Amino acid sequence: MTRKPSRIDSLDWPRIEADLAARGCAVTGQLFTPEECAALTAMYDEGHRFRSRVVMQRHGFGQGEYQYFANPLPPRLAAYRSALYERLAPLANAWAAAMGQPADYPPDHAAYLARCHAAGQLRPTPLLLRYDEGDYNCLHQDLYGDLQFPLQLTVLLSKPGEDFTGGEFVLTEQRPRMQSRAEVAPLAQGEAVVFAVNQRPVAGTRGSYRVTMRHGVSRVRSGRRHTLGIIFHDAR
Ligand SMILES: O=C(O)CCC(=O)C(=O)O
Ligand SMILES: [Fe+2]
Repeated sequence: MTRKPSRIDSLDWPRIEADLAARGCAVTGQLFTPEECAALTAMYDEGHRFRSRVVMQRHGFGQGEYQYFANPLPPRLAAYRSALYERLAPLANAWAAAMGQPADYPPDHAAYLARCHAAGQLRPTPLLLRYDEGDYNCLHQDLYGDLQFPLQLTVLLSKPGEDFTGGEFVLTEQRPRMQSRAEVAPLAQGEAVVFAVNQRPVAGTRGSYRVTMRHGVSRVRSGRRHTLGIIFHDAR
């Protein structure tokens, strides 16, 4: 058993939850040390760790590439994924209830993964992404099957301003009968953004309504940018 990463408990969760309620996204403060970021970045070139590699340009997803980790996940990453799930599951249930969906995300990540596997979503989804100068990631959603945990994280592994410039994490929010809104999440190295995978509830004057979110990355203007994506549902 890998120990629960204690850094997760020291994050300012009341502020993170308030930001998520207000905007559907929140920056976390430092989650990974520069050493952990370097170790994860170095894994990108260790092909045996991954189940597949995607060249974004070939699919019209943007420009740049990413790789999905194979099982078993690196132990620290698996520990972070499960501990973050446990922290976010109550919030996921509150969102589901507000959107009139079954609020039955189990408290334990292993139980949720078992549900994904029973539904044929068997492949692990944590991924490393690599962007060089000129690369970008089109606005998208990481759905991967019928079962979706409603929140995910992206961790910035590189040092902005030093390793790369540009390459900002962008979110859009599509509101019913209104124009879409954009938000940029400025991240420091080792910091993550937590955000809505698909829909989230917004409190309105007559009950809550749903907005649809998409995320992407603006063009990297110079250097190389690496990120780690942590998605809690597995993929079909
Ligand atoms: O590189 C980024 O900042 C975004 C990565 C992404 O799309 C994800 O983590 O799902
Ligand atoms: Fe994504």
